[in-house]
Amino acid sequence: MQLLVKYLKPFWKIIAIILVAHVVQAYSTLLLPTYTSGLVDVGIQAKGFEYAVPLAMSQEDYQNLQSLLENPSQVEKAYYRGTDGVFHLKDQVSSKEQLTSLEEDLAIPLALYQRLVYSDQAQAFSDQTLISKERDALQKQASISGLTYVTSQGVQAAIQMYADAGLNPNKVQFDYLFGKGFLMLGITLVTISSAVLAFYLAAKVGADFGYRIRKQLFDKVLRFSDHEIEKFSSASLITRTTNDVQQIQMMVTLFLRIMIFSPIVASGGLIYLFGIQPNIIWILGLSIAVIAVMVFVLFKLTMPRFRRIQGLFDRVNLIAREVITGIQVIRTFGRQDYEGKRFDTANYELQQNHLFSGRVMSMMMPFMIFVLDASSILIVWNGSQQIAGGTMQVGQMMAFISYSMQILISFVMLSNMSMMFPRSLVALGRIDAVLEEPFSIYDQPQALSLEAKQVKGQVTFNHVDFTYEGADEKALTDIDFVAHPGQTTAIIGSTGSGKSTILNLLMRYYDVSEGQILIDGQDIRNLKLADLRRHIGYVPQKGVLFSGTIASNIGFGLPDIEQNQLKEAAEIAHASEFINEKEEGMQAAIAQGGTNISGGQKQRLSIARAIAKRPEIYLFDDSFSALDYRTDASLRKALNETVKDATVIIVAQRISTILDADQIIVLDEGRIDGIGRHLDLMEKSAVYREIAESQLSQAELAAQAHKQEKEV
Ligand SMILES: Nc1ncnc2c1ncn2[C@@H]1O[C@H](COP(=O)(O)OP(=O)(O)OP(=O)(O)O)[C@@H](O)[C@H]1O
Repeated sequence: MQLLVKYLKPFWKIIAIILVAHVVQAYSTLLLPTYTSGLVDVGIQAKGFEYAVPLAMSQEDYQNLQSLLENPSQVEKAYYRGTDGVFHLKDQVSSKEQLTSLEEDLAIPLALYQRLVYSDQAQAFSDQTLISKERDALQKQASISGLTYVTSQGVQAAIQMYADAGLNPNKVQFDYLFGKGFLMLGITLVTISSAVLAFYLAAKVGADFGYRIRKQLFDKVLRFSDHEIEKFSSASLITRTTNDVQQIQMMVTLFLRIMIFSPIVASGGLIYLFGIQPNIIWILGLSIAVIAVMVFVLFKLTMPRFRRIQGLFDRVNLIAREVITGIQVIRTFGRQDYEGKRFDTANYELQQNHLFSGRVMSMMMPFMIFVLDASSILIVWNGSQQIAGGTMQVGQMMAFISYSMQILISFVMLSNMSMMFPRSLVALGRIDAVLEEPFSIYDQPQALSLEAKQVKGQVTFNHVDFTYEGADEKALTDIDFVAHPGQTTAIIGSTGSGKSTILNLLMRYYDVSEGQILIDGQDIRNLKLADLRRHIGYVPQKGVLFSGTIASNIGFGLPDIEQNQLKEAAEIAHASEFINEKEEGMQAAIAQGGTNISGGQKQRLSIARAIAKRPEIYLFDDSFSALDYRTDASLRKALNETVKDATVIIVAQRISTILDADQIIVLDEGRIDGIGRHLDLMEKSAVYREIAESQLSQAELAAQAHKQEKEV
């Protein structure tokens, strides 16, 4: 919950408006049952006469009524005799308080009047014995079951008197129904408008929230080093950015619609219910208890399954991703059936879990409807007894049912939400873990800028040790060398000897565990990351291209690059030939991941991309492996001519690529086995000798020896 508050904080202003809209909506929604009750009890049953107060009386009725009053002065004050001889209620007697007070005085006399008018005796109004007998009966009734019955009798008398005065009670009824109906229409409009406003704003907050979190996640992941990416795994980062965010977005919208509205309506409805009839509220309590038990049982049954679904969803995603990216290899090795089964197992398990929770949840709705209907029946059963006893009216019972339903439905909604809520909070927790993850590689507060003009590009590894997070052994031990500008430094060694790790450390994808890496004498941890990387042209082992054009890939990250610079880079990287063969040339499309060109072409474009940057340091991680020998040699020759002053570090498996390097570093299980030129190493390093002899013929070795001896 704290997490939700943390992430919803920026939206507090809109949420405050939603809250107000919900209060207005709840208030107006709750007004309607009371008005409906009024329509039935007053508009229909009492012909629009709201109080047991005559609106007009003939002279005879006036006198008869006065004869029944203990204190006639109040009536005298409230009525005046009109020119038509009829006694009218004064216009000033119009407030609710005045009318209620008058009704309290008149209810019993009017009910008495009603009984006497319908008695068989002609002189009933002067028969004091009859009057006191009937008065006693009415007072007894009022003391037992309240004034409801007496008042309704009084209202009937008031209607009768109005008709006796020669006026039309139907007009009063019409005016009442029309007035209240109009008012109810207005209230409904207010309800609808506030509901629309609240729904719209809730959807807006949901969408903005989703956008914001997705953006924050994306920005964060962009700054992650390999360490953090490996920690979460790229599949999980994708699920968190898409699926998890989607789930939270939905939850936020529902939360703002239901979790705020339902409690307001439920508590408001309860207040109304107490106002109508507190002694049958136990029915509501009973229904809520039954629903709570049911929700608790469902929660216990489905929650473990929901948690499992989350994990299975990740698994299905992972297998799908793996299969789609490796589809060619899967086909080549005829593993379609195996992979199909693997996917099917995870998918089937996901389906079974969905089915189970679906079945359990599908029982919920009929059960809830049963509880709602059963409570309505209980209310009607109890209410009808109260109506018969004169303590309740039909409209009041209808209002009671409406309020009870509103409260119960709110409760059902809240229960549903409370089942969804923990699942979404798990997703929010997963998102928060990414957003709160500290960066392992970041700019120091006093990080130095690397001004382009000052950079020479001397790279120094100063007794560097490095261990990958979670690994038992060091990947590099005591790596110590200097790569000078204007020279080519080659790194060679068997698979897994740590060649790529050296380049990764120089790019600061990871930080060294011991020792230092320096550029022009500055520890790279003290330099601004962006500056450091701007001065390095890195060609990774696997040529990575992005969807777009050849031009956009070569000029990647260089918005101001000119057409001739692109062409020059392509020329040096020996990519021009295949580019020119394409109809659109530089503008030819590159598919996502560069799948529409060959491996060698991909490598050439990656090399061109590094050259276009014109950096001071070039890092080639086995970047010439997909080129044929001739292209490899001629590309390196062109490169040497162009990047004369740059520091070039080449990682290679192929010894022919590095024979002419100014210095060769031989790596063996993360340690330097030897540093020197080809000829030195043939003498000094057994590892090097073994590699050289396994790749080159004796004649080639002799020719190289002859060439280098001549150079010396
Ligand atoms: N992200 C990683 N986490 C843990 N260990 C790693 C990681 N990357 C590489 N290693 C381990 O570090 C060692 C050096 O790996 P590195 O990729 O630098 O070797 P390499 O010489 O470049 O190999 P290759 O020539 O096959 O590319 C290997 O033992 C490898 O298993």
